Amino acid sequence: CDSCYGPVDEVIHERLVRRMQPEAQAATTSPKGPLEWGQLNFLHTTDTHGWLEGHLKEQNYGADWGDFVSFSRHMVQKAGNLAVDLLLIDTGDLHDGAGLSDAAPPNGVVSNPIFDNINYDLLTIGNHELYVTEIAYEHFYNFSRVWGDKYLTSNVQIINPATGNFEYIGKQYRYFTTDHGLRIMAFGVLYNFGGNSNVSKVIKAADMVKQQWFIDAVNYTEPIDLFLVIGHNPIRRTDSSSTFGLLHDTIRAMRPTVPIQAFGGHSHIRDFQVYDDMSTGLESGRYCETLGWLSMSGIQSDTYTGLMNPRGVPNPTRKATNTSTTGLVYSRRYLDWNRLTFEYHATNSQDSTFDYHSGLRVTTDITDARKALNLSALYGCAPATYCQSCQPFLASSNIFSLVQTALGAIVVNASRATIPRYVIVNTGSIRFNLVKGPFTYDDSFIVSPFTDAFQYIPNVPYALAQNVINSLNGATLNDKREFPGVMPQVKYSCIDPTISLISGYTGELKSHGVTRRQTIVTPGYTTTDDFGTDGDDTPHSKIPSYSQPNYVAGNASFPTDGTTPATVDVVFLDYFASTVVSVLNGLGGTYTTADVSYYLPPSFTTQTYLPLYAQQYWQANVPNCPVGQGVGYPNGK
Ligand SMILES: Nc1ccn([C@@H]2O[C@H](COP(=O)(O)O)[C@@H](O)[C@H]2O)c(=O)n1
Ligand SMILES: [Zn+2]
Ligand SMILES: [Zn+2]
Repeated sequence: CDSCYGPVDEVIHERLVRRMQPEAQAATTSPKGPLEWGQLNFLHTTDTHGWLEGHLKEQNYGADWGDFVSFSRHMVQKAGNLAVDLLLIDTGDLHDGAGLSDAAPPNGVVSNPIFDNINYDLLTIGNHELYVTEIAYEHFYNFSRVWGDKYLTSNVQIINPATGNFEYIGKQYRYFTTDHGLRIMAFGVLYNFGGNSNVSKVIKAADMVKQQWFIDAVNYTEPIDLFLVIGHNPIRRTDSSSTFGLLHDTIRAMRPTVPIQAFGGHSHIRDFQVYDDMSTGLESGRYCETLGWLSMSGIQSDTYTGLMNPRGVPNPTRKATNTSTTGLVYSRRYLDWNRLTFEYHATNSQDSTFDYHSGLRVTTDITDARKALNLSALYGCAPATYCQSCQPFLASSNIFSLVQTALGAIVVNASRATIPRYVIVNTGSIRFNLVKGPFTYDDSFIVSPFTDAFQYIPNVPYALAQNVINSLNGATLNDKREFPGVMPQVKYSCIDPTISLISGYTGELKSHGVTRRQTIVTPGYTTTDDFGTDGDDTPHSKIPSYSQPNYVAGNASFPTDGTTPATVDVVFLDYFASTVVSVLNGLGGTYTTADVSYYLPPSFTTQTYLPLYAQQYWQANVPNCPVGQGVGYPNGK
């Protein structure tokens, strides 16, 4: 990045400093109490989107993948000591969201080997693994080989270039026995995604459940104590994208007495759904903000050798439904992704050591990779924090007001610079808040990671063009993903809008010889699910969340004398070009996709315009860039 202002090595330094300073940890919010351990326990990640370095600007989610490595090993050991089973599950979307995964193509080539340091028992594929052909093949050739039988893609195939035939990227199902003898049949089912590149095939769940292999697996020749249905697939059955309802109903009809446990993702929320007396589903958020915990007891099995209610720890107590007589009981918890949480749940006494060498090595790997990728190179200094949903659409601190300005200022074809233009992007292309302070190469991926290019239809009559944005916001995206209603909500962000150091916690923690007690409840997730409002491991106060429309438009070069132009250029992303054509025709136009061409070279993408804007408009205040003191990086670094 030749034109960047300069490196911010302090970011790397900060992580090491943070690791060493107990008082820095004291500023994080602590869990409310120990986890309930059952006969079978799960740790669940989903939609990590490359955030393996953790949230450098939010201590509340400040743990990195190395910390998670240490935590998961403690938990596996604890499960062994308690004589119960613990399974680790991931439900996909590994890229598109942070520099670590996206700065070196194909996305994931650097981050996947870091991700692979967790001993997952089951994994499944996300839609972000399938948009781009090279990334899909990276998963076919590399990721699926690393994980073997554990990588489940029950309804996702890819053309094997060696044979020219469609083959499953991973396995269709996994039948396995846990350490303590539970016999499990697992599937991994992607929602009915239609935006994949043409080398892969997503089989609709309704078709998959009719396939003979699936029917045979459900009626397996060996005994099944539990079905595990994991999927990059919202667990709430009323979510229009979810196919878990269908999967549940199908399996339940064939096997009326076997418990079904689901783990989902894709909608980026914390959620827990009860399907029936012996079936529930957990979804565990996004971006390494949340680690999902689920425990259950009461699974009937001839071969189980562990304990039903492990001693010395709380046990799950809640039936799926009030009327359940199955004997099955559950607990679920959404853990904030920070070291305080991990240490709290992993270590019991003040002389326990949290970090494993393997965890520290992964942290070092992340630091090295960040350096090699130059992720802390600086584009400019953001004068304010712009959030995705904590402000009304186009309010001054709403990120789409910044996007609107940047689109108008930066997205310009020099040969048409004087022609009035609307420049439209989908609000879903913005993935995270943009935080006051240093705006780095890494932040550019965090905020706008996709590589969607700018196309246009020239000289559209103004009478049509002026209505495109409103019509789009009443339309649905053409990536075949359905959005509800006219003003759907952008994936909400649970970031503290002030990005202050998150301080305060409600309990007392002894760890590393330091006792910490605070009483202030800090902003964060406040989840309501089918078990109520007590799922968040660390109680928080609510962060405001406003609905945002699906599209936002910038404009430029309009007459300044109050007159309206006869025609304008309508500029938009290739990602939804066909939707724009349909909308224009709905307004009375007669366009086809042949009228669409590139407004700028395809190498100018949604990754490009914000860095350029920052370089042009946010460099003057770089010498005094406010870091620390409630904004930017913690600890004043
Ligand atoms: N090229 C792309 C691909 C995706 N998007 C946006 O991301 C959404 C899907 O993300 P999930 O993490 O929920 O799977 C999709 O609906 C688009 O909003 C994009 O803008 N460009
Ligand atoms: Zn996702
Ligand atoms: Zn997804």
